[in-house]
Amino acid sequence: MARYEQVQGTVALITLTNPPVNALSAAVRLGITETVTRALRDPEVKSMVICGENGVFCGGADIREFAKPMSGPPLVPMIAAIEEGEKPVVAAIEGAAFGGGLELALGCHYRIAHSKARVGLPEVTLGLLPAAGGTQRLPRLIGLAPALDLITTGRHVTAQEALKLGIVDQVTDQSALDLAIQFAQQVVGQPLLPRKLSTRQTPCPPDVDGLLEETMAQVKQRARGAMAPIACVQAVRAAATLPYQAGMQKEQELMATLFHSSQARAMQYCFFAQRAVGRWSLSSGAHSGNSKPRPVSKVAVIGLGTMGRGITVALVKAGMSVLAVETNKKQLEIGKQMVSAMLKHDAQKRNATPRLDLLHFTIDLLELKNTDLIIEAVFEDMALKKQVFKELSSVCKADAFLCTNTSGLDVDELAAVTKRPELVVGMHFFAPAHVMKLLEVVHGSRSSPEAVATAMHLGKRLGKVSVLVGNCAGFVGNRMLKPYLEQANFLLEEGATPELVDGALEEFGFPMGVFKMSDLSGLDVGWRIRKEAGLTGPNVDPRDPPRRRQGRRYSPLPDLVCEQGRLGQKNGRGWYLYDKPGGRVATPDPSIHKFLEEYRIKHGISPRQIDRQEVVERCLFALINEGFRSLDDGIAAGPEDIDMIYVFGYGWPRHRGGPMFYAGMVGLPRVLTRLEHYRQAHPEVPHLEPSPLLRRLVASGSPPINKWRDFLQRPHSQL
Ligand SMILES: C[C@H](O)[C@H](C)C(=O)SCCNC(=O)CCNC(=O)[C@H](O)C(C)(C)COP(=O)([O-])OP(=O)([O-])OC[C@H]1O[C@@H](n2cnc3c(N)ncnc32)[C@H](O)[C@@H]1OP(=O)([O-])[O-]
Repeated sequence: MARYEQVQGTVALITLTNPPVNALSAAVRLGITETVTRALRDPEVKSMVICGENGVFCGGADIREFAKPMSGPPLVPMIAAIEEGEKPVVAAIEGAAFGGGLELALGCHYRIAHSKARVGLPEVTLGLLPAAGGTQRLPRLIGLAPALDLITTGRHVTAQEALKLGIVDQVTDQSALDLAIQFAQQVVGQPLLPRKLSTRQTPCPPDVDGLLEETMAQVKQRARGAMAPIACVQAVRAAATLPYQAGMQKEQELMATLFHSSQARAMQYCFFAQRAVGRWSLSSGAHSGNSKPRPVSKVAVIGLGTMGRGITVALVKAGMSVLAVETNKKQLEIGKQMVSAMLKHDAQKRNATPRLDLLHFTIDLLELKNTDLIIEAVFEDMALKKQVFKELSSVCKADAFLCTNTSGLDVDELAAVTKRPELVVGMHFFAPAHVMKLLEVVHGSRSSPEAVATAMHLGKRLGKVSVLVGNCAGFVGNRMLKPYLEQANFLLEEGATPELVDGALEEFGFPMGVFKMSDLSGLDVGWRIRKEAGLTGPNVDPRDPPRRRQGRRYSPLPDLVCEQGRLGQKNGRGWYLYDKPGGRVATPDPSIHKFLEEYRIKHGISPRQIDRQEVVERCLFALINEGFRSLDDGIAAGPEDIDMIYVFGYGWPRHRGGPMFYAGMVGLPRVLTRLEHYRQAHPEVPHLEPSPLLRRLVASGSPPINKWRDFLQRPHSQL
């Protein structure tokens, strides 16, 4: 849909009308085609302006149409008609111009943007490439290198940067539309050919091949198996090496290799899943549509350890006033210096001023009396957290929300020591908390809809992807991670090496394999949790043999490694060797291999050949199976919630969609069969027993993922 008006006598104003983001659906493309034709034919019309309704220029092609057969006028000739026309066309960009939306603007002869507008070609984040001329026109407009950057990263660009790059001609704080209409009148009669980007040569550096090879190498490393970024480089290469039409041909050919790919489907699923998890609901019938968050202006963070510092920085970056609390002056001073340094470093990177004025430090809990919301981030010990919650419950104002950053302790147990259990929720951040996008908001059995709404909304204000989960040990993310970690240790026992396991998982697309990840987060963290759980150390049941705990198989390998003083990166020795304490480069450690051989001999285990497929199946199918259990017992609301938790919190490759989407891609019958196979081979490992939900779905013909909620024991939100 496109509205046609004639303004200022001679300017045809074409307005895209397809709320909320004026996506280029078939109807909008038809509307544009008809209105442009009309304007070109109307002798009274001397120039045109294209804009979008509701302060948004255009969010690009309509992603919802990708799964349907193509209908309506195609984009490429529609945009070519605008560029080739003999009347100047000005794009008035307000809000967003992304993907096909920016490509439409690049087909126009001039671009005027509002100072708050953002532009970009994010197709690569959908597993695609800009296929309406973006890979050919953008390089011709701004040069090869900046075009490669924008197209292979898909990053959003502010109006100011777009002006500097030359994407837009003018930026205004006033109405971009009004300025565009004036401009359209002024440029009538000026030579149009030089404004037709398809006619230009691409400005290139002397060593074009060098730049393209270097970019391809960087992109391949970053891609971790994703196809689209590589196709983007190949398409932009054509803009430097081929005439326009041949380049467009190349663009279409490459797009054809991506459009129907499973990777594109996975990444588009993530696009909509990321938006779906924001629409939460509770079994009480409360949901994001009928539960209003309470305004929060003053926040406090209790504990300035690694997590507390990251959370404080995230809050200040979001412009919130923060009271940072520590137990003693020494700890407070250390926290103060580190938080201030983190804020200054971050501000420097963004060329901004650090908002240290928003930050206050204290050791006096009484200063919390006017705080709206408190986030507790003290050491992961239930007794200590209970003591803190008891104190907070007495010093804070009656309606203050008490939130805990625990990564898996019982939120209800904490709420029970307060006088306001309905105002207690979990806000589980991921390290580093000012960087990682995921926030697990944990709904306790007595948390009020208002507390949930406020925590979810605060997450959005911090730029997080907030996912609402139920209360159980490890919530969703860490609960599913447990069988994944256990399988990895079992594979070492049976003959694998840390490098083999990590290699298979990195080939799958994870930025880091499980053993490198453990070394990064510190082996002593898991060791302390296993000690508290009585799996190792003084509280072990003396009747339990070394490789059995609580009636099931257990691998003491990680404990034995810690007992050797191997704590990971922090002391330079873990499952790998590092050049120095805190070093980042992991090198295979022959003494770990020797230790594993001795361990197998000691326990009478004959090592066997293990291939990468078995690693992927055992680690990921065990994790997925626990995902199905989390769905069935009401801790995760839907597959999208699990997938967004893993994509934004655990490095699950976006081009694989997330654990549950991946299970659907592999085929639920195969996941079930393989789990049954491994269960048979390892009867002493209960978490390999296929989840009842998985069996129900397979028995019902493996319905598509958007139908899985219908098979949950309590379909309508079970939180
Ligand atoms: C040929 C061409 O080369 C190729 C092939 C392409 O062009 S491929 C397409 C490339 N374009 C993109 O990648 C941009 C995608 N969109 C965004 O980045 C953002 O939406 C936004 C523009 C920055 C606005 O953010 P927002 O925070 O204000 O709102 P929202 O919550 O995100 O979105 C509001 C609602 O609009 C829906 N929506 C947004 N963009 C859409 C799109 N392009 N198609 C269909 N629906 C879209 C979204 O699902 C949500 O729906 P619901 O959840 O309410 O039901």
